[in-house]
Amino acid sequence: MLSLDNVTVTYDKETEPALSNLTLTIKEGEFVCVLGRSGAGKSTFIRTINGLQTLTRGAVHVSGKEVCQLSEKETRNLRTGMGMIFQHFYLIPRLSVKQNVLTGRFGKKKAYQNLLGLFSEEEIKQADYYLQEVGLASFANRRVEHLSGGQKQRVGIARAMMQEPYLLLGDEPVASLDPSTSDSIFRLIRTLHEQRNLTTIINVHDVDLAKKYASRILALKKGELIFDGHPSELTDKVYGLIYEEEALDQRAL
Ligand SMILES: Nc1ncnc2c1ncn2[C@@H]1O[C@H](COP(=O)(O)OP(=O)(O)OP(=O)(O)O)[C@@H](O)[C@H]1O
Repeated sequence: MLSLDNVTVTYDKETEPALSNLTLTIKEGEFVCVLGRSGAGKSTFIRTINGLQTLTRGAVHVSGKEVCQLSEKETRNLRTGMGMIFQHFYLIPRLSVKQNVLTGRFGKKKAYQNLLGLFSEEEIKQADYYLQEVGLASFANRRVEHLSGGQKQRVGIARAMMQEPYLLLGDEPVASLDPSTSDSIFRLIRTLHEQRNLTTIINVHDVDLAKKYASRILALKKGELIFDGHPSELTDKVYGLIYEEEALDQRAL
């Protein structure tokens, strides 16, 4: 489904690479969680996959195509099939829940249709269906600004599903949520993943969530891949390795 071949990303010649010689393959249907301290390179990793990141060296292939070699139109098509969920949701506050979910279709429509908010009956039915799936059917006409963080993320997930994605990418989607809401969001993502064999890659700080829901865990440290394995292989020793400097920092406080 996707592979990174010796990927290095350096933002600034003066600093260490944000990603260093990353080589890995992710197969269709995997549920991957990416761990690492703040600044380890997790967001950069996601951006190399969706084509938002220029590579310093190496190559990323998604569905057999080299991401950085695509034309503008091909890049747009590639991204249309990638559902994204974010820490800060990126919803449109003045629009209703359902209107926000419908914006997930924008990549598949013509600009004037988007401007006029023209959606087919089929698309509206689909939005209702996904709202039901994320448990927000009764909130369809509410303005999103009146929702809780967990509800906003459910809207974000329904919007991503409207893209009928072949790949779901999450950049810290539960970083602003409390532990119990975070768990329910991960449970929802896991259910959608299982129903569709949807390849899923999520950056997360919470190791317990990664161990509970992922089928594979990657850990980055200063841009290097220091762990790639099954959640059961993530021992205390590995955990210490991923976060050791953080522990030292905290002791120093
Ligand atoms: N646009 C940028 N310009 C310059 N440096 C950047 C840029 N984006 C990220 N970096 C640097 O690259 C490194 C990796 O950042 P990245 O955001 O990928 O880490 P992260 O693991 O996602 O961090 P966090 O968990 O805090 O979101 C960091 O040292 C960061 O300061």
